[in-house]
Amino acid sequence: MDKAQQDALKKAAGIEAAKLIQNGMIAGLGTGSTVRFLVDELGRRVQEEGLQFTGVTTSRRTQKQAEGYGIKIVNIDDVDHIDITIDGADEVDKNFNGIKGGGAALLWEKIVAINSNKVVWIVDQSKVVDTIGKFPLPVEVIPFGSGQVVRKFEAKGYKPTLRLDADGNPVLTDENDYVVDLHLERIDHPQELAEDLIHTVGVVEHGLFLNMVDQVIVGDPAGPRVLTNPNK
Ligand SMILES: O=C(CO)[C@H](O)[C@H](O)COP(=O)(O)O
Repeated sequence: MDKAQQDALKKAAGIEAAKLIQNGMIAGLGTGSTVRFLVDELGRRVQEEGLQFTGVTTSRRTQKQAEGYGIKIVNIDDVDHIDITIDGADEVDKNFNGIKGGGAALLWEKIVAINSNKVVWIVDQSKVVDTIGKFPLPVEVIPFGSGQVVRKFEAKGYKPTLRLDADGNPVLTDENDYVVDLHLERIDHPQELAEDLIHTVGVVEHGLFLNMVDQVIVGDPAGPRVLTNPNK
């Protein structure tokens, strides 16, 4: 599948998911190229159909895009609930365990997700996998002592790399943290790995989102299809 085909599937999933947002809702808006299509469609509905909803964004990038369409964005601490959050993902398996953070927004994404009544992911079909881990697992770490964290990960065989931008500088999250990507190839015991990572001093959050999603809308050449998590 080339990039144009993949983008078409992402766009179809984004447009399908936009139908879930109704007048008066408080909606979490994720981050990434798939979510961009979602926000474009929501922006169109706001401008052409008069849709009115309030958004809580998972990154400054998404906030900027949404506000550009006139979508009202508020701080997460200024709402008492979030009806639904729609976000992208890097991989998801049949147990609805996923990897997120390819766009370095995993921390805010997880905070918004756990405070949402319903979580929906939008992905193209290539992201539905048997076993997660082929996609490098992002881990957000505090810059101070991050080299020591990387060494600890190396010693455990996690094959870490510090994520760098095009100029060779560390990528910074919206919280000014670093991202370390773990090149694990496959994750057979995600729960154990999650426990290990979150108990490593210096780690703020990791990109394992385990059984946190209610529905996945998969962009498929035959049309978007919905996977529903039976365990939520
Ligand atoms: O987790 C994310 C950002 O931190 C994204 O949702 C994930 O990386 C998917 O991105 P894309 O839609 O561009 O493929």
